[in-house]
Amino acid sequence: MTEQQMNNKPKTPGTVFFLFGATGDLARRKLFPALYSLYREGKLSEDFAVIGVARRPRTQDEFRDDIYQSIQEFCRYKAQEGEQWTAFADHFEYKSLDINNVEGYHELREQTESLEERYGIPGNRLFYLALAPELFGSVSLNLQKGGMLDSKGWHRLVIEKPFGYNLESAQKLNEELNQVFKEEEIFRIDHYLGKEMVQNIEVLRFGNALFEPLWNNKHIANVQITLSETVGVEERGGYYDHAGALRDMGQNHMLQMLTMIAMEPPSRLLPEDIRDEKVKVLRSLRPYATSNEVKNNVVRAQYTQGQAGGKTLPGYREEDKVDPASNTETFFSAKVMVDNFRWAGVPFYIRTGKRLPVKTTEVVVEFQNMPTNVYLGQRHTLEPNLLVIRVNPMEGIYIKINAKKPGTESQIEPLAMEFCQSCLIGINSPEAYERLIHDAAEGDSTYFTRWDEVATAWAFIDKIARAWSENPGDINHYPAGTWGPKEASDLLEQDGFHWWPVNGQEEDNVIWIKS
Ligand SMILES: NC(=O)C1=CN([C@@H]2O[C@H](COP(=O)(O)OP(=O)(O)OC[C@H]3O[C@@H](n4cnc5c(N)ncnc54)[C@H](OP(=O)(O)O)[C@@H]3O)[C@@H](O)[C@H]2O)C=CC1
Ligand SMILES: O=C1O[C@H](COP(=O)(O)O)[C@@H](O)[C@H](O)[C@H]1O
Repeated sequence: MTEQQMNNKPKTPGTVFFLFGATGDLARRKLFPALYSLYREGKLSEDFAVIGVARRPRTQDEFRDDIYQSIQEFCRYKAQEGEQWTAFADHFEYKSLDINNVEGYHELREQTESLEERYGIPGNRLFYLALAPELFGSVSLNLQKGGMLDSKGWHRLVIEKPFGYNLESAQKLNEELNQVFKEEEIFRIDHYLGKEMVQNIEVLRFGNALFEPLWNNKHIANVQITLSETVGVEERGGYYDHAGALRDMGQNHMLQMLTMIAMEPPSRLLPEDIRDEKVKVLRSLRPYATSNEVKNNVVRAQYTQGQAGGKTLPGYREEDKVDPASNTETFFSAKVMVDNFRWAGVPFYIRTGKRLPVKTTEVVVEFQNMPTNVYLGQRHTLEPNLLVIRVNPMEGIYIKINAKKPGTESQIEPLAMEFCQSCLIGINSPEAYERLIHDAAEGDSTYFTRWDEVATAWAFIDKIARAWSENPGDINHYPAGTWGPKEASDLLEQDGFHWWPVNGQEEDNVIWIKS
């Protein structure tokens, strides 16, 4: 969905949104701001209500104050005190409830019905679980037992990641959810699918005769996907130390981005057609058959103390709530092969890590060299053409080509033509969570992961995790503030490639033509 499509989107139907985990980090940083932006842009119908659920006590005023603070700090619109704010905040109520207490759901039901009556909401209920994953199954069962699914309208469950810890636990969770909700009522969040430029991959590919004919192993040499973060584990050490980069980013965001790059054009732009094509890519991933194959194709590493911006950054083992002897990876990089007709022989290199030099998400598509270099006699090497899709924090694309240096006889130089969408005045791209909450309320599951995608992704990831668990101490290290271990570069160098510089580290031998 492009920004224009998002702007053209209708208002959501009358809905009660339940935010389970309303006092948590995700609600504060992402969910309240997303609801406010939707409201400010007129994309929420007037007949909406939000009930925040968590255990700790909060008066309605305290809860609304929390929301106000969250919006001031994290939203792309600032809350304006006065009538407009009061009109928005009035839609929010809080319910203190331990999700394991079934009795409490009967009270929640009464509160809900009274809000539905007040706003004329026809019984549509959207349950957003911003909770620790081990609570997902109980909430869904208790919603049923507590009569929360007896209303006349639709009922949808929006589930945060991680969806399971491995294939087995994901299957168990899915079975629990399926006792209550049908697959079409379950919206599994992968917030990368809500990002403007991830959704734009589809348009770039299927809307441009310039790219799609070249989008295959005859013309593309390799694809590089980088999701780098400068932050460490922050307050999430307890969760992260159990998950690691492979499960936290690999199983979901990285593989989902890979599917968007590699999928076949769907016959129609309908959710099931798109998701059918994505799952075919996941099924085509070449599994690593042995631990040795994992070792040769996947690199894991953990950050140690390092320097960035004149500051000393702690090593991972010194972080809060992290085991001081932890071998959890904070970085991984892999060479992934997609064994189908389109991609046979084209390596997809993926890497992600915390405490890397820049925050960026970028896809680099490196095209093959020209069949012969007619300029070789004049001692010119030709750089490969690149298409670079910048997902965040900058949004846009650039294309790197070779061109004649003006005014010279035959000198050739690389030229990058850049379209920086996020630099354009007036563009204030919606946050991923805005699109996803809006889509879920509309029942559009295109950018949510279907069960077979989740299961197939876990089957691929489990092989890596299992091989690693055989030798937990066999992990590389990198100083915080660097690009990970040398082994991550070796992965490409052994194939004759290298990581292209990403956002913020533009090549200086290239002439940049910027939008
Ligand atoms: N934070 C982030 O950036 C991201 C988070 N996620 C996912 O979102 C989910 C939530 O994460 P996050 O917000 O960081 O977690 P937090 O630990 O910050 O928040 C957890 C929330 O759950 C509530 N809670 C815990 N136990 C119960 C219970 N028994 N009954 C009712 N409420 C309960 C807590 O409130 P109280 O203590 O008051 O009960 C709190 O509101 C997780 O699945 C996480 O993996 C995904 C991507 C990014
Ligand atoms: O899902 C997650 O994503 C964030 C990174 O998201 P971004 O939108 O800021 O790129 C990551 O920090 C976190 O560990 C992970 O759980």
